[in-house]
Amino acid sequence: MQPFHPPTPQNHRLYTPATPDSPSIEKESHIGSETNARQAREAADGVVREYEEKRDHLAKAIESSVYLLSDLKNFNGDQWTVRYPHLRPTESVEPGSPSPRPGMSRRTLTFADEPSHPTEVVLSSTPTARRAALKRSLTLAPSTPASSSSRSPAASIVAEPSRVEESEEDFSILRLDLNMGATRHAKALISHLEKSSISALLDNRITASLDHLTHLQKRIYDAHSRVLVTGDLNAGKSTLINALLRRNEVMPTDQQPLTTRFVEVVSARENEEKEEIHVMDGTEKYDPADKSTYTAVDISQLEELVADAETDASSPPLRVFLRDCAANLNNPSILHNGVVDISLIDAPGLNRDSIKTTANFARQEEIDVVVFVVSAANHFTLSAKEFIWQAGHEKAHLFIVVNRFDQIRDKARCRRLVLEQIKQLSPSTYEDAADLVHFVDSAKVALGYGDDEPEGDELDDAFSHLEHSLRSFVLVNRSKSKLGPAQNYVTHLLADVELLAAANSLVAGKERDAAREEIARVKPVLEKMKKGKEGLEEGLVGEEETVTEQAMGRTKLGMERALDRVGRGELAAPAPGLALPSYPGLLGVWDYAGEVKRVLLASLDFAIGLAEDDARKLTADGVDKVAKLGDTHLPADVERSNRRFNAAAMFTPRSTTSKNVRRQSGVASLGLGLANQAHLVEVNVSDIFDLQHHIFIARSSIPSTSSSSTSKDLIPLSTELTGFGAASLAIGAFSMISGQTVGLRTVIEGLIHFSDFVSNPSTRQWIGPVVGVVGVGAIAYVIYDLPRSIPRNVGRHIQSNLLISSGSQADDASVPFADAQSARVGKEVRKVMRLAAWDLRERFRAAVDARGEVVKESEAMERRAIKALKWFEEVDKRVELIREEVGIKV
Ligand SMILES: Nc1nc2c(ncn2[C@@H]2O[C@H](COP(=O)(O)OP(=O)(O)OP(=O)(O)O)[C@@H](O)[C@H]2O)c(=O)[nH]1
Repeated sequence: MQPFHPPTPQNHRLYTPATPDSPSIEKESHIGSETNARQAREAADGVVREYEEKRDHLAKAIESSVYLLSDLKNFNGDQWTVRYPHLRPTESVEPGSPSPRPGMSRRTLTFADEPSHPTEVVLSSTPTARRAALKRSLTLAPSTPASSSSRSPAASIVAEPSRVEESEEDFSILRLDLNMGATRHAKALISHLEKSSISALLDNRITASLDHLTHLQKRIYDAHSRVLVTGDLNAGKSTLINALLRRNEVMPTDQQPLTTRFVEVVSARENEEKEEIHVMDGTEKYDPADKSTYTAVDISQLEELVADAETDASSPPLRVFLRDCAANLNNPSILHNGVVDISLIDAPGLNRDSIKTTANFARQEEIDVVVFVVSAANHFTLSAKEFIWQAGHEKAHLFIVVNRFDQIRDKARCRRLVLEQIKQLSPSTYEDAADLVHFVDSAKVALGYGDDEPEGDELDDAFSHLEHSLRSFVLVNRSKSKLGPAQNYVTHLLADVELLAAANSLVAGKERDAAREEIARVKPVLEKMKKGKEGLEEGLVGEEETVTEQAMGRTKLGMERALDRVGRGELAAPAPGLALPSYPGLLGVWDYAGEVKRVLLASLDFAIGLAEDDARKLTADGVDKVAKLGDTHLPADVERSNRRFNAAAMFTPRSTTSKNVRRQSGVASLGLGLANQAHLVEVNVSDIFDLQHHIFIARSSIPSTSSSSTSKDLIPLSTELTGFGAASLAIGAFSMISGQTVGLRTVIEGLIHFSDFVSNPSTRQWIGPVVGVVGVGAIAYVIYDLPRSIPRNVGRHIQSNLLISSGSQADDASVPFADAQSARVGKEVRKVMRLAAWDLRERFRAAVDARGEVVKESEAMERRAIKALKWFEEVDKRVELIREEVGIKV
C-alpha cells in the first residue's frame, strides 16, 4: 500500500501561496469565473479523496497499534518482565573513544529498577526525524574501559540530578510519571520500585494508551464538523447560512441586528428527518437521545427564539434541525455530504458584549473552522479586528467572507483594501487568500434558491468557489484537528514502543549470553558428576566394607590371643600398672583368687581397649579415604564437610553424651568393664582347686569310646563346693601330682595295680600308712602349688566362660566373646563409616541437584531471552509496517 502524503501545492490549489498582486489573485477575485469554480470543485474532490485515504490508513495504523500494544501488554509479565529504560547523555566521553556517526550519539542507559547499573549505548535516531524522535534504536557502545571504571554511575544520578533532563530520548506516551508532578522526583521514586512493580506501572500506561487509541479511532471516524459563522452585526451571517443551505429565509434575517444567541444548524437526519428546534435551559448536559435534556419547539418559532430579547450570547445555543435541500452532484448539501457532516453555527453579531463569548466559542476543540463574515461596505470594525487578531492565534487560518459585494461599485479597490487589512490581521490567511477570502453576494444565492426558483443557472461561480473551498477547508482542518493529533499520537507511541523494544532487546541479549555462559560453566561439571556417581558409590561401599572387615578381623584375632593368655593365667595384655597380686598365704587364698580374677579380667578389658584403639585408627584412615573420595568427586566450589571425625567418640555408650562424660581413650577406656561384672568376678572353689579339671584330664587320658566330644563336654561348668568335692580333694591332689609328675595313664594303671595289690592280705598291713603319707604329701604339694595353680584355674575359668559367651550378662550368652567383640567393634566402625559416606553422598546429591537446578534455570532463561529477542525483533518490524501505514517517513 502506498503511504499517504499530505496534500502539496503541486497537486492541489488549496493553500497555494498567492499574493494580491499575483495574476491568480487578479483572476480569481472577480465574481463569475466558471473556470475558477470548476477548479475549486476538482480541488475539493481531491481533498476529500486524500482525506478519506489518510483517515483509512490512520485507522488501520491505530488498529495495528492496538494489536501491538495488546501483545506487548500480554507479553509483559506473562513471558517477560518489560524493563523501563532511561537514557541520559553520557557525561564524559573519554578521549580516544570512537566518535559516533551523524544521527548517532553515545548515551548512558539505565533501567528504572536498577539505576546504578548503567550501560553505555549508542542511540541512533533518524536525522530528519530527530526532533520528533520518530525512530530510535540502541546498540551497545564499543567499550572504553576507562569510562566504565572511573566513574560512579549512581553518584552521577544522585549528585547531579539537574543534569538528568527531559530530552528527546525520553518516553512521551508510555512515560511513567506516577502523577507525582515534577518528573525528576517521580524518576527518583520509580528507581526505588521493584522490577515487577515498574512492569505493572508500565502495564497501566499501556492500558491507558489502548483506551486512548480506541478513543482516537472513534474520533477520526466521527464525521461531525462544526463551522462557526461570526462577524459584525448585520454583516449577513444568517443570509450566508441560508445561502449555504440553499434555503431562503430559514435563518431569520433583518435589516437591523437580529440574532441574539448562538444557533447551531444541524442536518435533520440526526433527528429522524424531523425539522424542529431543541431548546436547552443550560441546567443539564444536552443529549439528543434524551428528551428530558431539551424542549422540542416547532421550526416556525425560530425567528421568535433567535430574536428573543431575553437571551444573549451566553444563553445555551439553539439546535435547529433542517432537512437537506436542493443538493446536486455539483453542489452537495453542506450539512451532509457523505464525508463530513457539517453543522453551521450562526453567532450573534460582534459587539463589546459578545466578542469575548464568541472568541471562547471559537476556541472550542470541536469548532473546525471559523468563518468570518464582513460587510464589503464596512470592512473591518474594531470588534472585527480584535476578534480576528485573537482567533488568528488560535486557528492559524480563517475563512473570510466579504459579503454584500454586489453593492460595491469599485470592486477592485474594495478587494484590495480588504485584503490589505487581512494581511495585517491574519498573515497566514492572507497567504492563502485565493481560497480563504471570498467576495460574494449571499443574498442573491439565498434568495435565488428559494422554494419557487429553479436551481443551477443562477448559482454564482464565486459562491460555488466559496462552497468548495469551505468544504475543503473543513476537511483540511479536520485533518489537522482530528487526524493530525491521532497521527502524532501514533508516531510517538511507536517511538516509545521502539525504544522499549530496543532497550529490552539489549537486556534479553545480555541475559541470553549470561545464561549461555552459566550453562557452559555448570553443565560439564554436572555431567562429570553424574558419570562419577557410580564410582563414588562403589568407592564408599568398598571403603566401608574394607575398614569394617579389617577392624572385625583384627579385633577377633586380638581377643582370641588375649583369651589364650588369660587361659594360661597370664595377663591378656601387658597393661601399665596392672600385675597379678602376690600370694598372701594359705589363709588369704580365697581373696587371692578373687584378686587374680579381677586383674585378669581388667587385663582383658585393657586388651579390648587396645582393640578399640586399633579400630579407631582404622576408622580414621577410612574416614580420610572417604574425604579423599569427596575431593575427587565433588567440584572444587562445593563446601567440604566440616564434620570432624572424633575417634574418642567411638565406643562411647550412647547414653553418655560428650557434654556429660569426658571422652577417654586407650587404657582408660576399658571396653566392657569385665572386671566390674559380678558374675565374672565371683570366686568359686574350683578357682582354687579344680577337681573337675583334674578329672577331665584324667578322663581324657583314658581312651574314650566317644570320639565326638564337644567343647561343651570338655569344658567343665563351674561347680559349687559339694561334699563329694571335698572328699575327692586328696585324690584330686594325688592325681594332679601324678598327672604332672608321672602321667595320668601311669597313675591310673598304678591305681589298678594298687587295688590288686591291696586285695593281697600281706600288703594290707603296710598299705594304710603308705597311702596316708602319700596323701599328706599330695595335699602339701597342692597347697604348695596354690600361688601358681590359682591364676591358671581362674584364667582357665574366665577363658572357658568367655569362649561360650560375650562376657556381658545383657548379651546373648551363646555368642563367643571374641566374635561378640569383633561384631561390636565392626558395628561401631560401620556406623562411623556410614555416617561419613552419608555425609558425602548428601553433599554430592545436593551439589548435583544445585547444578541441575542452575542448568535448568539457565536453560529456561536462555529460552526466555531468545524468545524475547525474537519478539522484540518482530516488534521492530511491526512498528515499521505501522509507520508505513500511517505515512510516517523516517
Ligand atoms: N445585497 C445584499 N444584501 C445582503 C447580503 N447579505 C445580507 N444582506 C442583507 O443584509 C441584511 C442583514 O442580513 P443578516 O443575514 O440578517 O445579517 P446578520 O449578520 O445575520 O445580522 P445579525 O446576526 O442580526 O447581526 C439582510 O436584510 C440581508 O438581506 C448580500 O450579500 N447582498
